[in-house]
Amino acid sequence: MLFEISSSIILGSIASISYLKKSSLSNDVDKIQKICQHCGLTTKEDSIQIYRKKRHEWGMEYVYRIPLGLSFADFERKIDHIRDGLNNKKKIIDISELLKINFRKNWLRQIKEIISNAKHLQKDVELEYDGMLHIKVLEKALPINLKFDESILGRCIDWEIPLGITRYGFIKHDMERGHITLAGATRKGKTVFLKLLITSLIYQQPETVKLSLIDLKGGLAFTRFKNAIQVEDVATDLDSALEVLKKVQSEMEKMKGWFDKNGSEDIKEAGISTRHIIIVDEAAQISPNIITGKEEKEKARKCEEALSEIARIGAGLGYRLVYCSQYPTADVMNKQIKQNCDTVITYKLRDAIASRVVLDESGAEKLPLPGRAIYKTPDGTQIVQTPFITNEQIESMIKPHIVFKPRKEQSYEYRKGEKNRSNSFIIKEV
Ligand SMILES: Nc1ncnc2c1ncn2[C@@H]1O[C@H](COP(=O)(O)OP(=O)(O)OP(=O)(O)O)[C@@H](O)[C@H]1O
Repeated sequence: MLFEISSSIILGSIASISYLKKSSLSNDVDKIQKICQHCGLTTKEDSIQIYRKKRHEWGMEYVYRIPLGLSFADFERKIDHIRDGLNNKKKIIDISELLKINFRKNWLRQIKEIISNAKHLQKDVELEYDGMLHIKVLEKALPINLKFDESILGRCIDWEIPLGITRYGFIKHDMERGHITLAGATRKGKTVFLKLLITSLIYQQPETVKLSLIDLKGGLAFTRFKNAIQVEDVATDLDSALEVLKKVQSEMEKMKGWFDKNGSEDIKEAGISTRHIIIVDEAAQISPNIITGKEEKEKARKCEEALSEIARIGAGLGYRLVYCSQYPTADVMNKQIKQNCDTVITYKLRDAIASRVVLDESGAEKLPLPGRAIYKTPDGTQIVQTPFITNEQIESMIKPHIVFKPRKEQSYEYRKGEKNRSNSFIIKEV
């Protein structure tokens, strides 16, 4: 009985939503026309004329003829007016989501989730020009929470890692692109993303990935990974960070010498499949502009020098830097490092100033939820909901790669006057 009532309600809702959706489609053409009239995107004699429209999986594409006398730049300047005008609307629930409801499971919770998703649905707008003005209205809602599922790794090949869902669908990032800047205010998803990145690489490239993890936020985020065979070093303070970075620097020098001798231009040409990923979480902690005290400052300066070198020449030698910051200011974000990071991933930032430091534009301060990020590469900028991976998922995926190994951090402590116990092993229950 309850099942019958609820399914009738749902089918009724689907029918009315479907009606709303249809009427909203024809409305958007009129709305765009009106918005353009009201915000000065017309000339005395002419206004934009619809040429054709096309439905895509991600939404609608409207193609317009621009009135003579106006430019594409005029429309780009008014993109906020178009976006806000189109969002001045009734809420739309994604029908395909309703059809996915599994009535054998907790259907009430599923409906609640769909309604909550609908609250966050905002149409987005993108503009393109090829002699005609293309207004792309992206209607697909971004999920407010994307649970990680091992199967999404099946959609990644070689050095790709899953990045999440955009309004266009699933996207991934190819680590072969080079270095990454990762930013985000506290509790917005940076650490979860780093754990996802490390787990994906260990799982996908167990034989060929090497990782150096520098965690200056207290040292707990990477604990799970420190006994993975792929993890070369874990550093948790300025001294150990410097040690690790010097080691990478000297390996890089050797590699460079080998390339010169063998006439190879880069790692691909040399036919070497290993990639070394260096992750620095909370770069501010080793920034010479932030650190005080003469001696510490000097160590920080050396760290920065090593990081700049990795950023400058490392990519061709197979080194990939992931440079993270919670409070990106011009002081922390060393220019050379920033310039050499082609990819920026940022979660919500404190304000527009921080956004401009990281992205060269504002926007990251407006990201609404944990896990929602801006992904910027030379190919463009996208908003993405990144997957949430749990510690249990991480543990089960990296378990086959956990080994008993000498604790490397021990060696950093000898300099503090302790006895050298370099052959001792730490045996841990796994
Ligand atoms: N991709 C995600 N999807 C949904 N929720 C997320 C996601 N990532 C993080 N969160 C939520 O935000 C919380 C904080 O995330 P995380 O530990 O990654 O923060 P952080 O940005 O690294 O913060 P801090 O720099 O202070 O450590 C998580 O415990 C989780 O509840």
